[in-house]
Amino acid sequence: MKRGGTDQQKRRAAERAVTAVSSGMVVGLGTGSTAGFAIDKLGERVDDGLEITGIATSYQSRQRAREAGIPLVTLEDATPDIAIDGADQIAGTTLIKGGGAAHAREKVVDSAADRLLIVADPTKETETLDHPVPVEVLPDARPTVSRRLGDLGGEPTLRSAERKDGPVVTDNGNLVVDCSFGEIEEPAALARQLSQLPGVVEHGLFVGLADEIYIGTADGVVHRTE
Ligand SMILES: O=C[C@H](O)[C@H](O)[C@H](O)COP(=O)(O)O
Repeated sequence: MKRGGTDQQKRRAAERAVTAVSSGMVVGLGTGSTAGFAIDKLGERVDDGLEITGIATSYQSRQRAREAGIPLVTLEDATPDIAIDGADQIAGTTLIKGGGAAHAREKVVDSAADRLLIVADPTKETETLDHPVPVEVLPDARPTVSRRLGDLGGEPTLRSAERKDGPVVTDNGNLVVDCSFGEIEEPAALARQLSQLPGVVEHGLFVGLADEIYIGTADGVVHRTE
């Protein structure tokens, strides 16, 4: 998966964020191309003696962590001290996530972590959020949720798979509706409304969760705290 900025920008952000990880930590491992670079770097540090365990947020991050040699546990075993994850759009510290349909498990792991570090390239930062919000829905609830999203002023589109006919199915066996709301003026209020819809498993608005933002640029990293 590769979108927006360059791999160099993404890698810079990811590798800087990884410096916040120390031995003994349980680390939430985000999903996507930028978080993937963080997993790779953590793997290198594990090879050099860093003692950590990871908690994956998706099939993709679990596979990448295995390849990188990071020992994995689940939320049944441990609570993350820190999580490193990507984002599709960032305004301040409010995020839209779920471009890879992983936002439900990401939100569970990211919100359980003491610190959430977001890594991204500069194309992700905007003044206000206007990216379509990914909404994971129970398959049977897709028609009713889509109608309710329309009632809230959204324009819902069922996400289609790229390399097969039919919809994207998440790691949890659900569907994803991408819902455009234009410019989102009150993300916290919209997040509450989306969470209340029966059949919605999770949505991609992350409000009040990110503690630090790392943006990789052509010549360095911009680091912001909330
Ligand atoms: O579902 C996917 C995740 O929320 C990703 O963290 C997000 O889509 C950003 O991915 P990338 O770093 O590939 O742009």
